[in-house]
Amino acid sequence: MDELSQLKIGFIGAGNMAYGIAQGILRPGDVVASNVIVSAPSKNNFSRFQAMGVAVTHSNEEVIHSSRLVFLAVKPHLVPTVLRALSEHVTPQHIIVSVAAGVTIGTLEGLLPGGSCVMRLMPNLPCMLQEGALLLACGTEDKQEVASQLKVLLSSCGLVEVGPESWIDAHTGLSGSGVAFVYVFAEALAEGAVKMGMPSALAQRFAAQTILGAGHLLRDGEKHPAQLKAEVCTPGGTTVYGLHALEKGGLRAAVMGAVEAATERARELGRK
Ligand SMILES: NC(=O)C1=CN([C@@H]2O[C@H](COP(=O)(O)OP(=O)(O)OC[C@H]3O[C@@H](n4cnc5c(N)ncnc54)[C@H](OP(=O)(O)O)[C@@H]3O)[C@@H](O)[C@H]2O)C=CC1
Ligand SMILES: O=C(O)[C@@H]1CCC=N1
Repeated sequence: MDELSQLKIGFIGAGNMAYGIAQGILRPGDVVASNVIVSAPSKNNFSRFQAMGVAVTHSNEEVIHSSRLVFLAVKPHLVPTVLRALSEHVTPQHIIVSVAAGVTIGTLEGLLPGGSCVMRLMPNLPCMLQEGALLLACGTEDKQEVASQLKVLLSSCGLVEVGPESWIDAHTGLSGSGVAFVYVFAEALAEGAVKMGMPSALAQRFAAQTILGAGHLLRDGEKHPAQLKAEVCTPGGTTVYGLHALEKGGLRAAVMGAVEAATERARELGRK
């Protein structure tokens, strides 16, 4: 892959995930915004890319012709139509990275010329703040070196790991969709405090800070969540009473079920 300052990067699709990755990649300043181009059928999402200095176009073909590294960031059901239309313009020099949930490397390869370099990335929205959780799968051994280079580029989006494609759907449930599960928890945490008399706006700020602080302690320390939880619990104190209520409400089973359901849905999308 080229030096980051020379690397031409394209996004097909200008939605939330393309924007998140573009923000993450551009933030450190190594990638040059004028080397980045994004395409979408409407202008609806262009202004936030233009504000970063990224070029915009309605032509997916132009993105392919202008870029070495191309992120495919359209909804999964659009992937076959979009790739079939672009196939004749894709060369072995391109690196095509799809973020579409469920769509397998095999399916992507089947839509592109033989010898195309295709990978899958499952990112999540906090990429835009360099706090994403990203899993990259390259499918075959011969793409490992490119995957390592991509890992360096994407590290500005957050924690990046390279792993087998068989983990991607679970990571979609855990981290791609997991962001939304955490927001539900945040909302419920704040509403609990509102029920007990705290103003809503303040409760939301404290809920966000509580999740952020707990997340930092968990990520940056060496401790298992069960150990951290034990450190918050005073025998006969408030926390253990709250935890008992969570257990009665089936929180753990509900969260495990949510990750499982999202993973299964990703698998189902891949079979379509
Ligand atoms: N959102 C998330 O948190 C995550 C999403 N993903 C994956 O990312 C992908 C994109 O999702 P997301 O960004 O949320 O979706 P959005 O709906 O926000 O964006 C989709 C984009 O695709 C564009 N588009 C539609 N048709 C075409 C086409 N024919 N050619 C080029 N662009 C087209 C849309 O254009 P227009 O701007 O004109 O509407 C829009 O810009 C999905 O496959 C999803 O599975 C993965 C991980 C997390
Ligand atoms: O809901 C979805 O299908 C996408 C994939 C992961 C997050 N959003």
